[in-house]
Amino acid sequence: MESSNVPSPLDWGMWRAHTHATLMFIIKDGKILLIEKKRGLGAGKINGPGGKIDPGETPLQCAIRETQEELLITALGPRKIGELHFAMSDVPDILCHVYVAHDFEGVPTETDEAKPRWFRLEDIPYSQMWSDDVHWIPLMLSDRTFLGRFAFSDEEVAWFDVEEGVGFPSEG
Ligand SMILES: Nc1ncnc2c1[nH]c(=O)n2[C@H]1C[C@H](O)[C@@H](COP(=O)(O)OP(=O)(O)OP(=O)(O)O)O1
Repeated sequence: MESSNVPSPLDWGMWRAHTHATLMFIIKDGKILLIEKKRGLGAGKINGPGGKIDPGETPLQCAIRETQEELLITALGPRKIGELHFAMSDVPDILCHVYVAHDFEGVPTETDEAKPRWFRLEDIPYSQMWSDDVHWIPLMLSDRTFLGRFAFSDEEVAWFDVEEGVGFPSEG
């Protein structure tokens, strides 16, 4: 477990997410498909495609739909690799399900929501991403499951811990 060296500012046992969301990472041929997010929360940052879960939708359905809407591609064989709990200071708290796929159908295409960007795995642009990403993306690249908890102050991580080897239900 990697974590801050200070006590958590909140009781995670009592924590409940206001918003449920997803991220989808396509990793293929030594590269990762990311987006330049053009609008909404995190606009201007580099991230994976993803977004909020619609009513009646499973997290997996959401991750596939958001990737189709943002990049006009369909992820093939996605599997859940992580879960991120974000206690935010300025927007409602978010629980984010993270998926990885190693293939896709279609051609990654810019939309009004996102511009596709391929990066070599050794060149991931952490300085242009959410400040939590550097704490769990390396685990994802090593194919290790994780549960990350992050307390933000504005856009910066004020406290975190990341647990490895977490099990998830097969669809989840
Ligand atoms: N801290 C952090 N690190 C990495 N990724 C994220 C965060 N916070 C986040 O919210 N995210 C991710 C989770 C989601 O994929 C997006 C936020 O979803 P959003 O763009 O608001 O959802 P949409 O449904 O696409 O938005 P609208 O349609 O409502 O505009 O960022």
